[in-house]
Amino acid sequence: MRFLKSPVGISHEVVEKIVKQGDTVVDATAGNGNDTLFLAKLVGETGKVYSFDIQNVALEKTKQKLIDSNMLDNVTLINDGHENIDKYVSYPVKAVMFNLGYLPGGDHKIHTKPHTTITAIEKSLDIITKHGIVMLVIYHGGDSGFEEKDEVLEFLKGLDQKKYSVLMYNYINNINYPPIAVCIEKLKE
Ligand SMILES: C[S@@+](CC[C@H](N)C(=O)[O-])C[C@H]1O[C@@H](n2cnc3c(N)ncnc32)[C@H](O)[C@@H]1O
Repeated sequence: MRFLKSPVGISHEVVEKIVKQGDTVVDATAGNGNDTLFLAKLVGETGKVYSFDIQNVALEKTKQKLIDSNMLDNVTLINDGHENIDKYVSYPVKAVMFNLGYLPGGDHKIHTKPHTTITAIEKSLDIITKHGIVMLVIYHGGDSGFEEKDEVLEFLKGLDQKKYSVLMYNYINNINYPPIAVCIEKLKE
């Protein structure tokens, strides 16, 4: 078995270390529901998951995945952009996960965009607790995502190091535009 995980695997490993039963967490990009289900299991019956997507088809897939695992009860599915996260979710949140790009198996023209992603990250940083995290997996290969990757990384580089630690996980010898995982830890309230 390979020791180094995929960027999504790495994002799950990091989130697993931080999130406990009873926590409130957010999936900012529900998509096919894999991260929402992962988070619902981590926080358990006493916790709460808010899951956003602008596409109804994504939320329907996510809902079905949760029903199949009997995990729908503690999840609120929100058909709105994550840039409006502050309308639905408030402090204290332990972790916010973003899986950028388009819905796998869906319309490639509908994908996350730099401006709304950065707004959503800024708002997420306001509502997470001290030592809470924002976890990103940034897709930038094929037909989309290059501009978003560059703008998001530029924004992250500018975060005050006294307030946030930002760690990037990047496979530098892979020529096929592997996704990049980034973890932001909040150091101060
Ligand atoms: C790569 S997919 C997410 C995959 C998902 N995490 C999973 O486990 O299957 C990205 C999703 O982000 C959604 N999206 C795009 N812009 C958005 C926005 N502004 N707010 C919320 N979701 C958005 C897309 O509709 C798409 O379903």
